Amino acid sequence: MRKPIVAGNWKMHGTLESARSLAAEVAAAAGSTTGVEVVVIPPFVHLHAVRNALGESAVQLGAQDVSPREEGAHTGEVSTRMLRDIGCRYVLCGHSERRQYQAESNELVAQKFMAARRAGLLPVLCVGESFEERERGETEQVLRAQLDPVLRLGGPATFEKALLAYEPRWAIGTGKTASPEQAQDVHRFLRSEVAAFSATIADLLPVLYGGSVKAANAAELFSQPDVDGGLIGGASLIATEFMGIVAAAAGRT
Ligand SMILES: O=C(CO)COP(=O)(O)O
Repeated sequence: MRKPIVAGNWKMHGTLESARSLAAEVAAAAGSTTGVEVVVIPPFVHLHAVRNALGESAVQLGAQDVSPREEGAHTGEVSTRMLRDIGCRYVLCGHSERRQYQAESNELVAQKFMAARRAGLLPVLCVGESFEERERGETEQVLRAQLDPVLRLGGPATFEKALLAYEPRWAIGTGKTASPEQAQDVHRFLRSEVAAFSATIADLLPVLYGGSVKAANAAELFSQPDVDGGLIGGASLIATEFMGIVAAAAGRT
């Protein structure tokens, strides 16, 4: 049985003060939720304050990106060790906004993913197709191209102690959510790609859905057998809305 996970990707939003108070609200509300792993993923510069605001709560901390390199002269980069030090358990690798605006290639994303794994962080590999790619019937081909370099570097055990997030680009920040059936189809496909290497690992692998998830549509998405929770953008910035999504995930267990 896979434990549902709901992760809030705060992207480049907020101030030190708003990050602190959002974290405190989530921590207080999450105290009464059992059976769901709740994660917040603030900007790097807010990680320390957010960790302190989370205190002893069970809410976990994640980062939005990481360097593929261990340390050294890499101005502006943040290493896996720094993330571990500051209390991160999760790190996003290859979010579509980084692929699109920072031109991150599938190969670079694979290197980041492997660096995170080596350091004992749980990497969340984000994959997803554009609207045009879906229209052309290329969804599986695009997802396979995003998965393959990671599997090539990592071998059969790649997705042990790791996560996948399916975030169709056309659903991110657009208010257009994938239908539960569309999400399920892709999640099943992703799990089967991993199962080709190891059925056991594929069976344990959390596959999250992201793209315009809100409290009102979360339960339907999470009711699908291969949708193990959500990676939430906009709706994670409002504590009550985010906790509504967590409650929907709790209902799945
Ligand atoms: O990109 C996302 C989470 O990583 C999804 O963003 P939205 O929930 O704002 O569509």
